[in-house]
Amino acid sequence: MEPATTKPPLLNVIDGKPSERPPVWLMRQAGRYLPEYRAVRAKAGSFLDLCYNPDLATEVTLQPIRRFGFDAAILFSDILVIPHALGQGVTFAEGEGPKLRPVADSAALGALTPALDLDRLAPVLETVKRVRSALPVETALLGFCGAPWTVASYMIAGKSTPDQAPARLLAYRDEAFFAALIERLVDASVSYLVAQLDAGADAVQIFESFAGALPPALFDRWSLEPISRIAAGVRARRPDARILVFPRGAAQRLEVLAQAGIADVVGLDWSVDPAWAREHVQTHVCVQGNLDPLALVAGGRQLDEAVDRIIEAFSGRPHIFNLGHGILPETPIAHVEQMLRRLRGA
Ligand SMILES: Cc1c2[nH]c(c1CCC(=O)O)Cc1[nH]c(c(CCC(=O)O)c1C)Cc1[nH]c(c(CCC(=O)O)c1C)Cc1[nH]c(c(C)c1CCC(=O)O)C2
Repeated sequence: MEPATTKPPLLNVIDGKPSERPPVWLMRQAGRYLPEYRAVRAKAGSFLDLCYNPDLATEVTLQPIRRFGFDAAILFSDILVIPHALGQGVTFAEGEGPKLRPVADSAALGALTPALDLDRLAPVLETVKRVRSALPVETALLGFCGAPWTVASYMIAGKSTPDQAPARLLAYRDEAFFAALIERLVDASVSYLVAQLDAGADAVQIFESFAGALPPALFDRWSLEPISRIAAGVRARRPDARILVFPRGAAQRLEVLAQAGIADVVGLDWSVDPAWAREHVQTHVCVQGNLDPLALVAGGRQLDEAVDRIIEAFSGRPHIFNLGHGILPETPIAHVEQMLRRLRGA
């Protein structure tokens, strides 16, 4: 058995061990709020070039760890590398977000590769390997993918859309196509997550950023069920895999997810009441979250109070401190430092 001191505290908490202070990391912690990220980004070419450059992607993954000493690093990549690796055209236009060549019918789906070719993601897996060997032993490395519904919503519309209306409409109108697309993404996600674990990721997070757009029945069918198949597929091949699931906007369905034994950690967005989550989610599973990213932008007494409320609500049971969604580019670095002092009692 490895000595307790070399196991990252974040993994101990996932495994249910009590901890005096919650481990902490932030979603989107490598990003535009950091001047050192902007400097690398400026010399990388396109955003996807950065994702596929192991030297630069390793560097930006490590930047927030060096600066803040977070308890986890998250691989620098994007959820849209899966559609890209399946053969769909993907670009990131400056200031406009992702643009994809829409895949909205069986013919377009048929033109994609039938199974994920991991060779196309070799640079990302190389980054995982390099980051793990560069990280301090006490820092966990998280891999990730997008959940099928969230990724499908981009594949179908070709861009970010309000309430994911084009994808949601298609889920009603053309179930056969929609099921086939989700199936393709489940299989691709299993092999991608297993490859990340094999390359050195200590745990993997599944981002369901658009859970909140789905009515409960559709959530169960197109979010919960595919995520549960991914988790089962990963565990069939790597039984000790640790899996975090972040279903933003899932509201009361969080309880169903927590009870289902799919996730080792359930992520809570900022709209979730910590007192409710303590009773309905944290009784079943480790929770992660749920500071409002705008409280971190605001800083001051409001930030301290927001941090305290979360700590108080979740203390004594497994909890990973995080935001309720990604950190915003306008976040002052001084406020991240303030948050960490509050958490660490310094
Ligand atoms: C929906 C989604 C995407 N990507 C991701 C999600 C799920 C999480 C969420 O809901 O935020 C996940 C993601 N994207 C990125 C990471 C890296 C790891 C991390 O630091 O968390 C992760 C985990 C880097 C990124 N992914 C992107 C950036 C900004 C691009 C840049 O630096 O120019 C970063 C740092 C681009 C991206 N990628 C995506 C969008 C909509 C955009 C454009 C929005 C924007 O410009 O902020 C798709």
